[in-house]
Amino acid sequence: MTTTIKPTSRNQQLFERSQKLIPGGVNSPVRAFKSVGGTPIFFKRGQGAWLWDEDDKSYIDYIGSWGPMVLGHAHPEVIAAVREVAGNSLSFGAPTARELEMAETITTLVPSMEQVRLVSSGTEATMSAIRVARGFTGRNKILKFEGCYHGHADALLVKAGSGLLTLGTPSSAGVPAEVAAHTLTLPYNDIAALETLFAEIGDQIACVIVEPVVGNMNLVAPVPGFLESMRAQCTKHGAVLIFDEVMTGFRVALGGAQAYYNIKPDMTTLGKVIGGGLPVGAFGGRADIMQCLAPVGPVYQAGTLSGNPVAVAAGLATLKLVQAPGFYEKLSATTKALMDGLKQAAHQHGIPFSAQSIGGMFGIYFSEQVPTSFDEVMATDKEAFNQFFHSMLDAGIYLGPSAFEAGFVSAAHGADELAGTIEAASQAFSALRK
Ligand SMILES: N[C@H](C=O)CCC(=O)O
Repeated sequence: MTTTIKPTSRNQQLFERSQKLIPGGVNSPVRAFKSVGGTPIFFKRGQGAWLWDEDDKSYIDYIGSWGPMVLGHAHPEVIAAVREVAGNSLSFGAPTARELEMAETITTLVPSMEQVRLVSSGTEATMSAIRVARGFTGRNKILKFEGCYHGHADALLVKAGSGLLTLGTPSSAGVPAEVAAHTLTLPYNDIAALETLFAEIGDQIACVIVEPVVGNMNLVAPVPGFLESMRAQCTKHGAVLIFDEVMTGFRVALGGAQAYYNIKPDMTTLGKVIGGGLPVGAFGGRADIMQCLAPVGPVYQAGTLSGNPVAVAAGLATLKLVQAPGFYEKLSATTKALMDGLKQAAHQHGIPFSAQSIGGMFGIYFSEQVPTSFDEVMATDKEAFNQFFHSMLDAGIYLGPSAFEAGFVSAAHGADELAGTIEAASQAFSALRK
């Protein structure tokens, strides 16, 4: 079953035209509805928890631009900050006071980041953090985990999640074997494999990069001891521990997953929420490591639009609002209530279904148990997900078009949105049973 979009709809027409000029009709593969089938939705407006497409159909949004829109769409204070700063020029390519304010905000809220540098995307942040880790340690090998996605830099497209998993090609063509050879991979949550690898070649590993909560193979939480063991092994063997918090930063807690799980990485990468919906990334960490960066040290990294004033203004306005007392308690409670409602609806209809949330991130799975590994995610019922996705989309509920992406709730989602979503889910589960 795929979504009923009339062949003459503006969405359909736009998609047909786009496919002639843009590969797959989209500017990022996960948008293409490749695994779920059907026509991607072209949006023209968002407000709070809601989106409107080019055919004027409304949707409750659970993607939130893949994480950044933690306040919901078009928050008045964020839009006002953007308007004010944009009136004074869109870019200087030179330092600004707001960049410093952003650095002060990030290093205060994420204290493991003693120094920070702003870039324009999460991909740039992870790519740069790895270069610094290699420069700092003088080692080449990096370790990542199967199903984790750290942006689209060459070395990180090995056994990656997100769109690569959705398309069924977890390692990309176009990456030289020599480059990929330095990337080691292990199963996420496999403590024994981690300890064995470090015992064998720990002194060759420059860094371990990990999504402390994986949001790119659906949502997979770390089992107790996994992040702790990683921290201990990196310390013992002199490897740099990088938490990729592009997704979890200011999303699962004010201090990110490292605060949630109380583990201190050596470096952290950020993106998404810190740009408030505009393109920003950041990487930072221990000052002795960050001092390797040019112009102080020998590791080069640069960007014409790094620290862009408009993007930083949107991010600062967002970071000010998420610091309101009780913000994350409420966001977590809303997200958990949604998961509880979905589970109850599924069980009423006898559908094998599980769900979990961490802060404002969630995972829904067509399996009896919440998966804790890549293999368990792969074993969930993808066909049931696809049917559910399209029933929900028809009912005006916009979920990620892939069984391998986490979902996101914003501060603008309230009781009405939750009730509407659970009602739609109940109908979708009922249809699935038939
Ligand atoms: N999972 C991806 C990033 O977080 C989804 C966004 C994209 O690749 O377009």
